[in-house]
Amino acid sequence: MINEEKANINIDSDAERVRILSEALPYIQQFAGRTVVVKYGGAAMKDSNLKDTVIRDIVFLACVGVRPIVVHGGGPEINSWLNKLGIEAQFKNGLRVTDAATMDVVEMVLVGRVNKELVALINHAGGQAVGLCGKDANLITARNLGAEDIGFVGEVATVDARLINSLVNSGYIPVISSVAADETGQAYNINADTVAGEIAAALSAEKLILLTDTSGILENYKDPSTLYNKLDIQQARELISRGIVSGGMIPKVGCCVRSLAQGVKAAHIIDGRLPHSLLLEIFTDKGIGSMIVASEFTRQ
Ligand SMILES: Nc1ncnc2c1ncn2[C@@H]1O[C@H](COP(=O)(O)OP(=O)(O)O)[C@@H](O)[C@H]1O
Ligand SMILES: CC(=O)N[C@@H](CCC(=O)OP(=O)(O)O)C(=O)O
Repeated sequence: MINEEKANINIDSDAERVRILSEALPYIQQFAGRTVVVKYGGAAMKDSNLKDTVIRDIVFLACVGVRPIVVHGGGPEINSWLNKLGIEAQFKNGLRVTDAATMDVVEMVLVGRVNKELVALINHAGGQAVGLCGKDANLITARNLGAEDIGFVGEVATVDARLINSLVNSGYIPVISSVAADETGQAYNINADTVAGEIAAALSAEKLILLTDTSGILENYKDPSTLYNKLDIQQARELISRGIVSGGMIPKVGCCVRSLAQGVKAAHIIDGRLPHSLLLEIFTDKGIGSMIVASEFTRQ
């Protein structure tokens, strides 16, 4: 389907190269000055060559006047550090059971290692990234999710977009990790998709783009030919209630739906394993992956 076609783009002539560059112009014009929140994490973050293409795409976006904001996870890297430290990783309904020792590791890995690595890579590629977590200027405050026996897992209580806006207005690329504190200063571990959705909503972003390890939302998630290219909130909710969307895809679709209900124009779930998937989504006619919009009438 679409992804295979895209993966097989055949740039065998100058005319084709010019066509591809020229196709980008209306999208560059449409999205210049607009906010795009990109969630990067999970499996899509494991491969270092792929990481470089994601980083280059983010710098590309900033260079053509789009306002990219990166929210990152790093679940696999947390698992690997927990393993080195002899702490067992446990999940309930896709969320990490986070006791005090695990919370320390989550914070060290996400806010320290993963965040600073992404910042350094963006800056090496010619961007100007600034690394943050929810604690910086109280950009995000957390509250306990309240799920039983899951520890310091939080949800987003408030987002204060002022710091993000002032950084973006000065040409910086904010890179935000999904750790935040409550009003007592207690740190919480928040699912990174959830944080990306809430930040996109607070900024009234043009797009929320979640990079993951499937080609999008699939009717049968083992069969890439069953991709949903476009759906609206109602259809997305139905896919959750029918059990078509399951596991780690539930929080992704859920946060897309919530962000759209709060004014984000379009939410996309795209394949982070595909090189330059961000450019393909934003700057080509066909786009890639699954696009969710508020209602049929606002489909682009
Ligand atoms: N309908 C669906 N379409 C695509 N993937 C699905 C679907 N339902 C469940 N999934 C699962 O959701 C996974 C993505 O969620 P997750 O592993 O949490 O991603 P990430 O690590 O990128 O945050 C896919 O790899 C797939 O196994
Ligand atoms: C509560 C919870 O589960 N938090 C996640 C935060 C990181 C994350 O979301 O990372 P990915 O996007 O790479 O999965 C965790 O501890 O793994």
